[in-house]
Amino acid sequence: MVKSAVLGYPRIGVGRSMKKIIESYWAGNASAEQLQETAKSVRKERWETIKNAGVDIIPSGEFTLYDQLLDHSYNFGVIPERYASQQLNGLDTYFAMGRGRQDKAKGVDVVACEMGKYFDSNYHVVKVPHAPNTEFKLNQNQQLAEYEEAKALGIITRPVIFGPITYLSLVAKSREAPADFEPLSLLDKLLPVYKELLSQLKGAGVEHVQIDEPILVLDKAEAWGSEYKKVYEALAPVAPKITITSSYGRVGKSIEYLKSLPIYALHLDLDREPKQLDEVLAALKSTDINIELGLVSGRNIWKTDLKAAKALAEKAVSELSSERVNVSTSSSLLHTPISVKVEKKLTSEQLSWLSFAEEKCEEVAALAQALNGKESSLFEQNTKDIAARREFERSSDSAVRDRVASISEEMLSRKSPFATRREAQKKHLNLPKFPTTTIGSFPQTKEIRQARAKFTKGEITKEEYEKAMEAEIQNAVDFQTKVGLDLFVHGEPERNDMVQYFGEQLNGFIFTQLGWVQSYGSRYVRPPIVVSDVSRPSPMTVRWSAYAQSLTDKPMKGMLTGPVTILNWSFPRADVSKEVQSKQLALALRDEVVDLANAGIKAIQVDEPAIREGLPLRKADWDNYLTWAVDSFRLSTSGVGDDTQVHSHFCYSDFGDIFPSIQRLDADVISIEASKADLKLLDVFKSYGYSNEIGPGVYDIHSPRVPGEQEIKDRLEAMAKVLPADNLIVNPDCGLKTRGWKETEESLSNLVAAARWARSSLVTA
Ligand SMILES: Nc1nc2c(c(=O)[nH]1)N[C@@H](CNc1ccc(C(=O)N[C@@H](CCC(=O)N[C@@H](CCC(=O)N[C@@H](CCC(=O)O)C(=O)O)C(=O)O)C(=O)O)cc1)CN2
Ligand code: MET
Ligand SMILES: [Zn+2]
Repeated sequence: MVKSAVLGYPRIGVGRSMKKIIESYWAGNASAEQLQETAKSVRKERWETIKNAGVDIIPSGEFTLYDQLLDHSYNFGVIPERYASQQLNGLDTYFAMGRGRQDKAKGVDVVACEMGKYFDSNYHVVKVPHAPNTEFKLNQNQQLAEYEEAKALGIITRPVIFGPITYLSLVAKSREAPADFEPLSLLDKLLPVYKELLSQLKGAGVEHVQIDEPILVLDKAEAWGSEYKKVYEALAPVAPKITITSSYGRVGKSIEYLKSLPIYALHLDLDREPKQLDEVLAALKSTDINIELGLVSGRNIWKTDLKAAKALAEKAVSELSSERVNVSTSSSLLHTPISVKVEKKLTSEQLSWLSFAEEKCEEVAALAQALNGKESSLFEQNTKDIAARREFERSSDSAVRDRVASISEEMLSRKSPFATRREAQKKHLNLPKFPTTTIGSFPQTKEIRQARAKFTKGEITKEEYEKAMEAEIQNAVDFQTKVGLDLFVHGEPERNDMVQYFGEQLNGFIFTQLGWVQSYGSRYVRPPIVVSDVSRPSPMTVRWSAYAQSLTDKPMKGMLTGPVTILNWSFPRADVSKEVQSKQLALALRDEVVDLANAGIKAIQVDEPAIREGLPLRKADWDNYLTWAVDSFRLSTSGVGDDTQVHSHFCYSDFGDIFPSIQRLDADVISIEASKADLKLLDVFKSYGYSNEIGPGVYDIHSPRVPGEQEIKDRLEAMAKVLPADNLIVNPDCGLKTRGWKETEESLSNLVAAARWARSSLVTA
């Protein structure tokens, strides 16, 4: 019998109940008991939804109040001294690690642990620092607790845990650790904790565990055969039967050692990498390792083509037998919204294309049933829906297709080289040395969000809404005048989100009302969905930028999200390559950039924070991606004259490996995340002789902490030692939308004072 499994489920809860209770706990408006009660009821709701969908193997232990990797560190007792010493209770210590804690009255001021992008997704994990002297102890067995909790509800689950090698590969290394320290060297110290945790599960009667090892899809894991052997030979004897998962990519050559591990089953991501099936089946055939086929995508929102998935699964069944094959999702469903059923504004045709977490559970169940000889009514309906979808996909916008086909080399380049442009821009913009600016957004206050909510519900008119946004822009301009910034922004009040906002205005997208997907902690986004060819029916941002410019003599920076980032933070269509979708977006943005320039906007920022995140996980796939990604940016920004200053922004700046591509973007000015990286990143820019202008963020905006003036001066001084002072721009790390006005004013006043000091005190060429 083929069984169905789900690897993990969204944590937000129906009606965003978890987000609401967590934020209300932080604000002091809900008690820890209320928080835990809601968490318990959301866990129940999740288990029951998955079970009612007909899924056989239901996950537990992957629920989290903030982040699953953070849970592991906390559960393993890895609590750095700066948090442990705060005398906080367990829950507050945990949240302090995730988001920092500042309580001036009590003299508490601890920054959060750093966050990092989880594989190539927009989800962030919290990376607790580890050092050679890090000790592990089993603080609490979350997997066991959740297993028992579900069992009490009559639901038997498969506990989920990160494997030790993936865990150590994802955590951070402490700043105090020696340069050559690798957290993976802690493996021998960590293993006893895993043994203890897994043997407790076995002792409690758990039959089967899911050990997530997504790190297996990276090139570097191919060298880790002996580590994997050591870990699983140690764990297998004390653990329930083990299924190892390998989400987000292909296992590649690692199959050579995976096939001899003492495990029950190996899971494959067949959504991303269906081609790996044959090779893996051949390797597993002569072993007693079973296979779990990740056929239902955990990364997109499209209805699974169940017939095609069944055909792939039948291949496995005929090679190995139905006793050795299970079907599942390609990854946890955490990257998808919870249910299509709550969407009221999509047409029935659009709804028939989509499958969110709940529907994906139904799909895995229907797939297993079909493989066991019972094609359900859902299976039949699916066949019809997929056929209708294929029919829809045959339609295209020939004007858009023709325009993409006629993209020329010339359209990918600015008219003159940087040095020439720079002179033209200097005259046009008239900025001082060490010019100060911000990354675009100002605080998205409750009032702004409420005004938008009222407008969406029809409680205020379009005119009233636009008036309210204009008042916000006026406020942002007054604020910047008062603080003394040089290059202004309009503050982005009119944007619900930097990607969704553009999706809503472009042809070719649809969007949800409640399709929330976790980005980090309690922060969620509603990624728009690309369904057909993309074009721009009319200007998207010009009226707001032009209005903002009309209020001041200071130059106003136009603000757009770049093609690669719009695509990466949307759900892309599956019938057309990402390259084509990105180029279509780039052409739409190119027109917007030209319109902004024609409206008198002299500096235009095209944000590409997701360009690094979209980098394929295997090096062999990098070149192709980098070529179209960089070309897309160039296409979107090259339609303007030399005197328009093109900015770009990257807040995920792990650029070491891809620097030449960053250079090839040829933006006049870039701002990068640098406040946490110890300025090491700047050495990379130096060593490549980067000559365009650059604003390494002088403070971290992810925490409410206010940076001191001296602290910013020190950073500027350090930066001017590495890069030519003439090329430096002074800005924060990222946009200020998640911050409050008070701390924003204090921080930016210190930033302006530090820049003024730099103008007179730091040598410029
Ligand atoms: N797409 C995307 N990815 C990104 C980023 C980003 O900005 N966008 N930044 C990086 C960090 N990630 C982030 C992700 C989300 C948020 C964020 O602030 N999200 C907001 C929601 C933003 C939003 O969609 N706002 C809408 C809806 C807001 C809302 O909840 N409205 C209330 C009503 C209003 C009220 O009473 O407050 C409701 O619907 O119930 C709006 O402003 O219109 C949140 O979780 O709270 C920040 C950073 C990386 N990835
Ligand atoms: C995640 S990058 C954010 C860039 C955007 N312009 C902002 O300031 O919010
Ligand atoms: Zn940013």
